[in-house]
Amino acid sequence: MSCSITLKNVSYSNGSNLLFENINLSVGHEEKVAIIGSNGVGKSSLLRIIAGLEESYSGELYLFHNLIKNKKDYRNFRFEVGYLPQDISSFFLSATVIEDVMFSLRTTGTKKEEAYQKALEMLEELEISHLKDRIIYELSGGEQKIVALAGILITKPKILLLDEPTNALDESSEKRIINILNSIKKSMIIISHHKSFIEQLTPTIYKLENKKLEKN
Ligand SMILES: Nc1ncnc2c1ncn2[C@@H]1O[C@H](COP(=O)(O)OP(=O)(O)OP(=O)(O)O)[C@@H](O)[C@H]1O
Repeated sequence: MSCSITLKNVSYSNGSNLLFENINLSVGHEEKVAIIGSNGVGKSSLLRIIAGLEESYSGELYLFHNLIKNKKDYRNFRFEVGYLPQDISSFFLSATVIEDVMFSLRTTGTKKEEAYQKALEMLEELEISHLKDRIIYELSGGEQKIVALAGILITKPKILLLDEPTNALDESSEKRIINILNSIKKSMIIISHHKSFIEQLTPTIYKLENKKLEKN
C-alpha cells in the first residue's frame, strides 16, 4: 500500500506523564482514518506530532515514505499537510474572511488577483460567500471552523489532519462538513468524539486507550 502517513513505535510523554507507547499507524493514499478516545488520552498530542508541532517523541514518523527526523525535514512537506487544531482561537492571521483565506494561498506564492478569485470560489464551495467581508473574530465558533477549513483546503494539501472539526457546529453545518470531507480525495486523520459523525466519513476507526492505539 502507498502510505501517506506512517508511525512506527511512537511514544510520547507530557512531562512525566506517559500518554502513549509504541503506537503504529499507517494511513494510505486518500484513506480516511478516525481516532476516538476519552478526554485527555492524548489524541490531540498524537495529531500534533503528525502535524510536525511536537519533536519530543520517540519512534518514527514518515510522510510519503520519508523519515521526518526534525522540523527541518518537515519543512519540505509543509504545503502537503493541512492541520486544523482543536482550538482555532489563534489560527487566523487576517481580519476578514476573504483576506484570511487569500492569505493562506499567498503563502504558497500565488499572486494577489488569482488568490482573490480562488478564495471566492472556495467560499462558494463551502457555502460561506455571505461571510466574505465579515471580521473573523465576530463570527460564531461554527462559522470560524468553516472559515479555517476554507483556509486549509484552498492550498490543496494532500493530507488533512482535523482535530474535532465539528465540535462547535450545528447539525446542518456538520452535514455540510460531512459532504465536503466525503467529496474530497485526500488522506485524512480525523479526531472526534461524535461517533455518528465519524461513521459517516470512514469505517476505519481507531481508539486511543490505555496508552495504545487499537482498531475499534
Ligand atoms: N500544553 C500543555 N501543557 C501541559 N499539559 C498538557 C498540554 N496540552 C495537553 N496537556 C495534557 O496532556 C494530556 C493529553 O492531552 P490531549 O489534548 O492530547 O488529549 P485529548 O485526547 O486530545 O483530549 P480531548 O479529547 O479532551 O481533547 C492531558 O492530560 C492534558 O491535560
